[in-house]
Amino acid sequence: MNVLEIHGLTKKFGDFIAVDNMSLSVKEGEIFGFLGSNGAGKSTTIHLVASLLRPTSGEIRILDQDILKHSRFAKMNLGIVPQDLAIYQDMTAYENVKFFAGLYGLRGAELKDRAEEALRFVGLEDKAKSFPKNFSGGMKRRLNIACAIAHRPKLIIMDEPTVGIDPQSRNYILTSVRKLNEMGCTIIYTSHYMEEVEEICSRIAIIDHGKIIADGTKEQLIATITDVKEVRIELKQQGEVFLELIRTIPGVRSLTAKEEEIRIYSDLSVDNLSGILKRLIDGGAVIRSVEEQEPNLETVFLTLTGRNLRD
Ligand SMILES: Nc1ncnc2c1ncn2[C@@H]1O[C@H](COP(=O)(O)OP(=O)(O)OP(=O)(O)O)[C@@H](O)[C@H]1O
Repeated sequence: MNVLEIHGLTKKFGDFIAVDNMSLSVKEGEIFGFLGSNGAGKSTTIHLVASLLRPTSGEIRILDQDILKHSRFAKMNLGIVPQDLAIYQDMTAYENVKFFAGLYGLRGAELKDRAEEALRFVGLEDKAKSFPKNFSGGMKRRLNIACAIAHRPKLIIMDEPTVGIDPQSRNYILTSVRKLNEMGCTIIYTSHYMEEVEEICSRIAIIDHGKIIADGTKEQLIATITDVKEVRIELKQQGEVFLELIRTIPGVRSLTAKEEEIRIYSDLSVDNLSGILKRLIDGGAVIRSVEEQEPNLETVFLTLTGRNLRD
């Protein structure tokens, strides 16, 4: 069964098309990754599914019900973890969860039990009586998740839940996503971190300029890459200053530098490695290592868009 179906969805802001005739379906039990660079249209799509924005055109169905015609049904079955934290600083963690669960109609003992359950789930039961203003970024994110899941929705959408948090909280959140999924929730997980999406998602859609440009398992997406290779060169110096030297070498499609590493994406059919290395050495670079990489989702993104995911 499809938990979410989107048909021909378009959202315009004035003349600007943020979501462009998008269609997609998410099946029950999936952890569905929504991968795209900043501004690709991920948050706008989520806001449309959450009925926080009205589509310019198109249809969205949750568990086969049109969300505009059956808004209460849609709300009860959907949990949204927004990118911007939606928690009240002047209410305790427990009061926050109770407040949001109350919005979905939970009352009395059920409301208390579910709020406690949600706090336990994100590991904040000891902090139930504390105020979020004293929480770390990661704890605030976990509270945000508790607020979204207490009403036990069938579909949970998480909008970049790991941005700007420490690695420990990040791992905690990724583990929670898996646990929620094992408990029967379907998850849509948006991110511009390729590694996270690769790690947890059973199916991935790549979104660019408001359109889905590829959709499949990680293996299916990578199998579409037949014409690009990636080489990583580690230098003794910062890589950035050497990029211009090699940008015009035949076959080079794209380059990035991070600290002392340069990543080069080239046409598979062009043998240009010796030329690249010579140009770098002549330019004063001291090379520590050269390594050819297996294709990954980043290579898929680059091949489809001509850009890097993090540009
Ligand atoms: N209310 C708005 N009015 C005008 N333009 C908007 C509005 N909301 C979003 N946009 C534009 O729509 C595009 C898509 O934005 P969106 O936030 O959906 O991207 P995103 O993929 O979620 O990126 P990010 O990871 O940065 O949140 C951007 O170019 C953004 O500037």
